Amino acid sequence: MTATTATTDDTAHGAAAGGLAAHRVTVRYGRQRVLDRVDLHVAPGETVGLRGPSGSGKSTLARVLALLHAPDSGHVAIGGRPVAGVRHRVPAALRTRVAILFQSPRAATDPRLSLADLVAEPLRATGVPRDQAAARTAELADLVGLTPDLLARRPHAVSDGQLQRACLARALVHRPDYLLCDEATAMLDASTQAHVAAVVGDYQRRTGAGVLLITHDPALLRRWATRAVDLPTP
Ligand SMILES: Nc1ncnc2c1ncn2[C@@H]1O[C@H](COP(=O)(O)OP(=O)(O)OP(=O)(O)O)[C@@H](O)[C@H]1O
Repeated sequence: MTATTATTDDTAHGAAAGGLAAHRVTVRYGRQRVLDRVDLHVAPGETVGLRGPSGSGKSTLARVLALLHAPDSGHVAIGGRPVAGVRHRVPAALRTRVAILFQSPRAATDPRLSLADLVAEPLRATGVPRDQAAARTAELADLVGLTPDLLARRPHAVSDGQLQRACLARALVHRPDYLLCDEATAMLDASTQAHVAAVVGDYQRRTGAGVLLITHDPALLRRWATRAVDLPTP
């Protein structure tokens, strides 16, 4: 595994050929500058580890790449195409190419929806007919190891690990080209962690998706990441 610093030019890894890229991204929260002209590139098929001390802006960068947060300057490019704006202002065909999985599934899910509806909701939001959405949900539930009984429950009636499996199914529902995992296995027990990692690894092998892996766990990085990028201390 090689290591570089995110503020160096990262285009050597094939940005010209496409991939998911942050170009000179700067983000401020009030007077605090969290990211300062950061470049980062994830090529199709590779797993890039993103490291850095707490508060260095890893989650912020992931949110920018997932088109959830507009940078103050700089931009994101998907497949070499610059993207303007955030989530719902971006055409569905483009925004669905990137998915994100967060550390805390409870903070990321609507407690009123059943797990089946949580998984299917991004499909419905893009106009996929109900029967097709149900078939895709069943296929993904099988992949992540959720039984029909669990799919019918709401978040309060399942464990964190079961809810994170539903979040993983939801993240894969549009067959994204890039998956951003922000400490996605940090709260899970060892066997759920291994299962989530295996599902993502298998998805990556089948589809050639690129993965950005944010973790404080050096063992996970060594096992999974092709290379690591460091964000400097804020
Ligand atoms: N919405 C927000 N409003 C104001 N400040 C924020 C916001 N989100 C994050 N920050 C601040 O920005 C800085 C970077 O936060 P971020 O969560 O991106 O770092 P991180 O590297 O992911 O940290 P950790 O490893 O602890 O998860 C922190 O100082 C944080 O307090």
